[in-house]
Amino acid sequence: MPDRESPLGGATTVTADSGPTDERIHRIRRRLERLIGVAATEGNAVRPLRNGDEIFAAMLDAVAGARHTVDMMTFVYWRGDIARRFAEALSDRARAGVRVRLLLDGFGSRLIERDLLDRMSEAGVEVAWFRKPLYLSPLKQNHRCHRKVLVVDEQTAFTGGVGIAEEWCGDARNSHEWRDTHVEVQGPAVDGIAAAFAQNWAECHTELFDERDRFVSHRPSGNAIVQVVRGSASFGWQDMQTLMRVILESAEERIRLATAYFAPDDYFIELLCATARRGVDVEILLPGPHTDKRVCQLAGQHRYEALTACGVRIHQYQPTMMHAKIITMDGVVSLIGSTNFNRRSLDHDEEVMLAVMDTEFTASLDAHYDEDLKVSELIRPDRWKRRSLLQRARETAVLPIRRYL
Ligand SMILES: O=P(O)(O)OC[C@H](O)CO
Repeated sequence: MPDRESPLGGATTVTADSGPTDERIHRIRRRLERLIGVAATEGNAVRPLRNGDEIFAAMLDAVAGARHTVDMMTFVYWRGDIARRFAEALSDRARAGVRVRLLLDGFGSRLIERDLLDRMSEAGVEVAWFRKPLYLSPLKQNHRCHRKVLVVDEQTAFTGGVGIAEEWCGDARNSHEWRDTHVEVQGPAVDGIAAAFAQNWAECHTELFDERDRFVSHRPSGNAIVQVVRGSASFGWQDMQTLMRVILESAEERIRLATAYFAPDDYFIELLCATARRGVDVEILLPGPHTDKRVCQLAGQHRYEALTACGVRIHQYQPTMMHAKIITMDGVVSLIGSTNFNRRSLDHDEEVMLAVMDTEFTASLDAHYDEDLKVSELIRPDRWKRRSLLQRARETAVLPIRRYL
């Protein structure tokens, strides 16, 4: 069988020896490429990182090893020892002559300590703010930069769910250590993640690139096929919605979704229901007793009855805040990045999500999901129907603002 042509991304290697999984991956890849118009790339190494202990160690290690450039973008930059450690690591590299750029969302990072900003600027870190609310029209204020990106020397990139704050430290051992997942990427997909940074940086800073950008070519680093999908702060249908739709509509056996904030619109509720009704095993993992945004949780809980009636299983994570943003499909494709399953991520904000078409990576995320389920509680439809009037009233009370959640 000859290689198949991928007009956007070169040839996909589907050979006579390729099995049904490769065929499947090829079909999904081509759907995503033609419907989103962004090439997937081959030859990527992808490493899942679970919880702050792994995530922050890998990110700080990469920063410490930077020789040319560091680009970092985050929605949340709050407080705590980890906030200081990142500021010190970035400052250290800037003092060593590395070009260090830090892009902070004007709303999400408003709690950053002033002296950290001063120290970073003095060291030569270029700090820019994405849409500081005070200076904006209300319409623009609603569209935030929710992407979490770190790119080091144009060759190693990170994205996923974490913000820079003490809440994310540790290993989800108790309610002070949030559960989250990030991914480290090497290979050609780094370009897409770097472009997500560049797009937002261009809005906030006069210089987009300079002589320190080497525009390196990527060598194959692993076996994963990765498409990088950017969601834009805009109005109307977005690529991020197409990505979710393609994955849900392509599922044949199983969808596993984990998200910090679950408050999608009617369209995506119906799509989840339709997916379950056609026999796909659909599981959703959400925060339980520990959530930092109860309004969001209530908006999601308002949908539990409809979803469970279609056969969707909903689990609430017990030990701490569940903050990961992950979907796995049929053991072959994973989505990982900054996108929550809510209107804010799907309709309003700048997001970045990787579609990782790789069985090994997906198996790792599924194994993490299995472990998470062990410490989660399944919502029992009959019991949920008997929830209190107060709970029902609270769910109804948040409905008027659900489009902003
Ligand atoms: O928006 P996320 O998913 O990055 O989570 C950060 C929260 O907004 C913190 O309250």
